[in-house]
Amino acid sequence: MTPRQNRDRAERGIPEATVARLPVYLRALTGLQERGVATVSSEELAAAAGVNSAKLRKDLSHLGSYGTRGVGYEVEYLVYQISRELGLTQDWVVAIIGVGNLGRALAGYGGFASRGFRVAGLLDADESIVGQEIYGMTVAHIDRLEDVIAGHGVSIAVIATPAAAAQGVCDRVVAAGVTSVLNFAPVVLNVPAEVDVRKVDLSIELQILAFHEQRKAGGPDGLGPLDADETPPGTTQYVEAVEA
Ligand SMILES: NC(=O)c1ccc[n+]([C@@H]2O[C@H](COP(=O)([O-])OP(=O)(O)OC[C@H]3O[C@@H](n4cnc5c(N)ncnc54)[C@H](O)[C@@H]3O)[C@@H](O)[C@H]2O)c1
Repeated sequence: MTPRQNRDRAERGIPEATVARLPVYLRALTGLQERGVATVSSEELAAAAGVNSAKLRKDLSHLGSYGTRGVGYEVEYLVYQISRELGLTQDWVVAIIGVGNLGRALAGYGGFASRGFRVAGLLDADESIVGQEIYGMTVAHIDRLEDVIAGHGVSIAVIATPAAAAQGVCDRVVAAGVTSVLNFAPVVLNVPAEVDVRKVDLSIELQILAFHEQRKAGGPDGLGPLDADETPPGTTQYVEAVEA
């Protein structure tokens, strides 16, 4: 997302919770598109994305997309609108720092490229990893971080180092001009206000699932499963967890 797009979005007042659900709608729509579906009702799309249809319609109204009564939404156009809103109509260059178990898996994930994220740099501090060829890319030494960022025009840094190294790496990528960081290390990063950090923590997702498993099994109080209308929000899908 360019600063201009960010400003536009802020001016139009799209809530962050809506922004967090747009990628989920996009994924559902892409699935429909692959199956050759041309139009979709709000109910169908909501079910595919795991939200209720009133919320979906409200979210899409923020993009100026209201669908056509009796027809629904045109899949291709909605894909375009959401992609444009998320800044996905241009390619973003990504560098992965820390090429261990996780960094390697991320480097080989084909889903980034198909969604407009081009991994252009792999960096590590371990001399035995530097120089290795991974998915057609040569791992560079972390000392070359600033060159790699400038040379490839990196705009998103993915940090997959151990926790102890993450803040130092983050400070360097920020000093080199990167303003978006995806952090996998289990540590809260300190960054200037203009830098966006998204933290991925799979153990938190597992803990949320454990919570719901416990409720389904009768809850910590052993009083049996909750009634349907008592079911806490978030039972259905990831999207609700994003909002929580
Ligand atoms: N967020 C999640 O859900 C999740 C899941 C798994 C792992 N992790 C975290 O991701 C990180 C990576 O996990 P892993 O299993 O790949 O670990 P790993 O030990 O296999 O890989 C870490 C890599 O970082 C490199 N490294 C260390 N210091 C560095 C530095 N200063 N600059 C550049 N590279 C450096 C190491 O040489 C190593 O190759 C860890 O912090 C781990 O806790 C998070």
